[in-house]
Amino acid sequence: MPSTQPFILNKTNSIANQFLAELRDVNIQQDKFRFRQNQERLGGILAYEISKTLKYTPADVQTPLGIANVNLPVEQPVIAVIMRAGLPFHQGFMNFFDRSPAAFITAFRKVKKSGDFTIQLNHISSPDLDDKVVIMCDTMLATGQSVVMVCKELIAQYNIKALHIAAVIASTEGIAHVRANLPKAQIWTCAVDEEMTSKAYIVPGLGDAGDLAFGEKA
Ligand SMILES: O=P(O)(O)OC[C@H]1O[C@H](OP(=O)(O)OP(=O)(O)O)[C@H](O)[C@@H]1O
Ligand SMILES: O=c1cc[nH]c(=O)[nH]1
Repeated sequence: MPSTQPFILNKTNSIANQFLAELRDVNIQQDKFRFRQNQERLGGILAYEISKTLKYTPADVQTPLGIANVNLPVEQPVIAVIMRAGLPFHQGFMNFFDRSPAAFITAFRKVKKSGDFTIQLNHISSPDLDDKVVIMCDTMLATGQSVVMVCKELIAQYNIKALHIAAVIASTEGIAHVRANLPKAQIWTCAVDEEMTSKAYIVPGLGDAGDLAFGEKA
């Protein structure tokens, strides 16, 4: 059963276009603080969009002058991140879902001499995800192998109620891989790029998100 179509933020013009353009810009992205901040801002915007899919219940709030009728979320989603590149994006989600618990997963591409890579999943630090809405954040959805491996592991361990996968930039191939392997997941991204290099970097993409945010790995 295929998942619903991905939500793509830049299909609608908004100030988010500027944040994304700065992330991609080979000169501006050298400013690591701005690079992280722009990811954080886009994380907040996607968090806002995903928040529209949650369940809400009416409540009353006492103001200094009376009672306001409001609608509040029934539950807080768990905000998960694949480290390390996804950390600033994840922070943007945490800023909006400020009562949510968080899950941290360490996974990375282990590149062989041939240039091929496998995904190394090292560590999961997570609250109980049974019957929870989970938002999995990672900056780049390239081949989709990292996020599929991580989500499959979590699905094997927990009975997750709903799974959202959020990326700053997704490739067409990565989206297809997720839809084929995690048919119930809903994908949220700021932009979709068509191409990838032979080393599976998204083109035009933005380069190496982890290195740009935190410095080159040894
Ligand atoms: O869709 P995929 O082809 O699996 O690629 C995407 C992954 O690559 C990047 O991480 P990377 O392995 O570069 O590690 P880092 O976050 O530690 O820099 C990115 O943060 C994703 O996790
Ligand atoms: O384009 C890509 C693909 C994977 N990881 C990155 O940081 N960038």
